[in-house]
Amino acid sequence: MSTTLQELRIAFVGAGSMAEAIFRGLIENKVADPDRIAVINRSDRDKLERLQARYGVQVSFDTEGKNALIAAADIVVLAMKPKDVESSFAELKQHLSSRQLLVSVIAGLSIGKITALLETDAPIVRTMPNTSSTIGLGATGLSFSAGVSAEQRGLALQMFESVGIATVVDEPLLDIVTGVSGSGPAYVYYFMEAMTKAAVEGGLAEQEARRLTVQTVLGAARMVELTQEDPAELRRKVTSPNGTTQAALQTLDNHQFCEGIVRAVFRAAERAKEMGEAIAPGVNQR
Ligand SMILES: NC(=O)C1=CN([C@@H]2O[C@H](COP(=O)(O)OP(=O)(O)OC[C@H]3O[C@@H](n4cnc5c(N)ncnc54)[C@H](O)[C@@H]3O)[C@@H](O)[C@H]2O)C=CC1
Ligand SMILES: O=C(O)[C@@H]1CCC=N1
Repeated sequence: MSTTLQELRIAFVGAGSMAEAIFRGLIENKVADPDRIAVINRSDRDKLERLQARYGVQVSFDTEGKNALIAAADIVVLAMKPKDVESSFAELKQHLSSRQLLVSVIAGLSIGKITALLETDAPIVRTMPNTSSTIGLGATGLSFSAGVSAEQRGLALQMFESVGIATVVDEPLLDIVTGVSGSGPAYVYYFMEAMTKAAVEGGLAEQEARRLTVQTVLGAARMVELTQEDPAELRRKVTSPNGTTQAALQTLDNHQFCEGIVRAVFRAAERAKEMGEAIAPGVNQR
């Protein structure tokens, strides 16, 4: 019988938004028990106390305790910011062993560089999740190092499928996944901010404006999902000849809406690559 996440100890190194989105999803969906989830950060004690009180996860406030939690884990999730990678990996590598499965959520950081910086033979899963994992609607891209066994692949997929959808891609494609679904929620929020702003400027109360905007975005996304129709076809169904929608879409085109989104996605992908390259630039990838 194969191992399930419930039987394993998972340590999150980095207690930020992305780590919380994942472990909250795992706990609320009952895929992992909070008493087997450890959350580690560098120094913010208040944050750890809040996370412990809210989710029942394991924390430690001293270095020895934190290192023990990392060493005891079967899966170690690397969830710090790219700028903290070099310093945290230098410390972390002393407490890891090759029996552990390493799961990185760090944008742009290649499997080769993780291997080199941690001087490890451990199997590595590089992922690009998003914060919608918090509510079980995440979208995650994953790539595996050569040493990841079939069972470990299954565990990594179980982890991210329990908080949304997951798709395995060739490692170079993780940058474009970052541009689409990693950063993507922010583009949608930005769009929603603009819709709400216009609604308020048009005279609606803030709360009403927000309610209409949320339902419109939710409804449109569900229409694409449930009807399986092409978004372009669904758009055509809203657009009466010479009507209001056509006038609005023409205005969006005048402001290069589509081109702006395409450029934004590619710029995010390019930025992921830049960020990865900026981490320990001299290191020889393995
Ligand atoms: N926020 C998002 O939407 C997404 C973030 N990511 C990736 O997730 C990673 C974390 O991002 P966020 O959660 O947004 O950042 P954040 O700033 O919210 O959290 C980073 C955490 O790392 C901790 N940390 C820093 N140095 C440490 C060390 N030496 N030892 C232990 N913990 C340490 C900090 O205390 C903090 O709790 C980044 O690498 C980012 O690229 C990936 C996908 C989406
Ligand atoms: O903005 C960032 O760098 C991270 C990676 C993907 C989403 N947030």
